[in-house]
Amino acid sequence: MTNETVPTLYEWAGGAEALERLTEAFYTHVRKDDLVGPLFRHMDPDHPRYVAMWLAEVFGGPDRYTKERGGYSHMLSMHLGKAITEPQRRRWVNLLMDAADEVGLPDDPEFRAAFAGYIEWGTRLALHNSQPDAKPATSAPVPRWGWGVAPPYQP
Ligand code: HEM
Repeated sequence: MTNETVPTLYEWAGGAEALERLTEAFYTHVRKDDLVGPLFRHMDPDHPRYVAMWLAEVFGGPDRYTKERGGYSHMLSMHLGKAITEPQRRRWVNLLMDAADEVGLPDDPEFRAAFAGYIEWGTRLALHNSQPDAKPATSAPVPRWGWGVAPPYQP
């Protein structure tokens, strides 16, 4: 298997349409959630779509979040000062994983391990960066996430 034949996580997930289905389902649950819902009380109605664009770019899809939505700096600015707690972070993760099952994202071990790895990393970073005393770098590239040590086995 050569590297050129390994699909991106974006392609494997089902592309932009699959990620939009994921974030629509996810934020439907987030809005109603007692622990994280209040954080999202004033969110933009297009928030699910923007987060889908972000995830698409991270997982190797088109760089639309950077081109159309201000990239990393904008994403960071939306978390600053939110003081996300660990119980809120964990609830966010749990709701996203439930949404992944609900919309039928691929459930093979390789995809879910890579997906969960990014989500664990990203949510811990969001928590850190949202604390009142945080001083994160204000500009950086959008991270690009891959399969890590376990790409799909293609004999
Ligand atoms: C992998 C982890 C995460 C990713 C990829 C992510 C992604 C994003 C993005 C892209 C935005 C900006 C959307 C826009 O362009 O308007 C955003 C905003 C926001 N995020 Fe996150 N986020 C993550 C984790 C979290 C967690 C753990 C929380 C809280 C429990 C959180 C709470 C928020 C809130 C409250 C906003 C602002 C929503 C609004 O008022 O419009 N995020 N996030």
